[in-house]
Amino acid sequence: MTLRGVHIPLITPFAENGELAVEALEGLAHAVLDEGAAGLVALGTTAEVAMLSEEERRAVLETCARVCRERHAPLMVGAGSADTRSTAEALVALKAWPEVTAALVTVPSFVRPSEAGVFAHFTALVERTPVPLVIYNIPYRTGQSVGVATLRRLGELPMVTGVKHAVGGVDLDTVMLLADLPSDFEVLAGDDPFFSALLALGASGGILASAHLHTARFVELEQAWRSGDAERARVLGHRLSALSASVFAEPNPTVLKGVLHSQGRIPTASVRLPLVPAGSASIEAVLRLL
Ligand SMILES: O=C(O)C1=N[C@H](C(=O)O)C[C@H](O)C1
Repeated sequence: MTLRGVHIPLITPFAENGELAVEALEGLAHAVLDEGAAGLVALGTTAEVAMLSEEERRAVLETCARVCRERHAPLMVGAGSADTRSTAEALVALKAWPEVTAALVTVPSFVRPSEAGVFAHFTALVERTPVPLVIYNIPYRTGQSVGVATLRRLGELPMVTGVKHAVGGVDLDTVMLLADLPSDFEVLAGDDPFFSALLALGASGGILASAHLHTARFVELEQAWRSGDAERARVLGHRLSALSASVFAEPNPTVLKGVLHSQGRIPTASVRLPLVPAGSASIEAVLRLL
C-alpha cells in the first residue's frame, strides 16, 4: 500500500439539536474526494473523537466506510489511546470493517513512557493489528517525544507503514528521518503549515485538516513537488501555509468548522466542550484568504 497524497481527517459536523449531522459528513467526504483527496481519515483529532459517544463513533465510521467503499478510496481510522491493551482491542475491532486500510495510532499520551516504552507499545500492537499502522507522532499533544533512532526502529516493524509526523516544525530529527527512511515506510505531514516543507524533503503526502478548504490546491501542491516543479510548488506552498496557519489560529477544528459553516457546507459551527467556538475574527481571517 502507499500513503501518497492528501488525506482528509474529517470533522464531525453537528446539527442544531447537537446530534451528529450524518448527511453533512457524507457530503464533505464526497466533496474532498471529488477534489482529488487520496483518502479519508475517520475519528482523528479533528473529528473531536474524544467528545463522541461510542454510538456516534460507530455512525461516523459507518458513514466514512460507505463513502470509501463507493469511491474505492482508502480509509484510515484513528485508534490510539494511552494504554497498550485497550489500543490493541480497538485495533482488533477493526476486523469488522473491511474498508479500513490503515489505523492511525498516536504515540501513547499523558503517561509519558520512555522511548523504550513507546517501542514496546508498538511492538505489542503489531502482533494484534489486522491493518497496517501509521504512527501519529505529535509531541505537543502527547507530551512524549520520539527521536529519529526510535522512529527508524519503529519503521522497521512489520505492519508499521508510516508516520504522521507533527512535531511543530522542521527539526533535525525530521530532516534526518526523511534523508534515510526504512524500506516500505512513508512520512505524512501532520502539521499543516509545514506540509510544503516536508514534501520538499521527501514526504509522501499529508493528513491535513486545513485541506477541507481548497482541497484541489493542496493536491496540486503535492503533485508539483512530486513532478519536480519546485517553482510552482514554492509559490503554492507559501500561500497554503498561510491559509493553514490561519485555520490553526485557535484550537482545531474550531476555526475550520466556523469557516465550513459560513460556506454553508455544515449546518452549525458547533464544537463540543471543552472546545469553544472560534471567534469571528479568526473565521473572517481565513475567509479573506480563500
Ligand atoms: O485529526 C487529525 O488527524 C489532525 N489533527 C491535527 C491536530 O488537530 O493537531 C491537525 C492535522 O491537520 C490533522
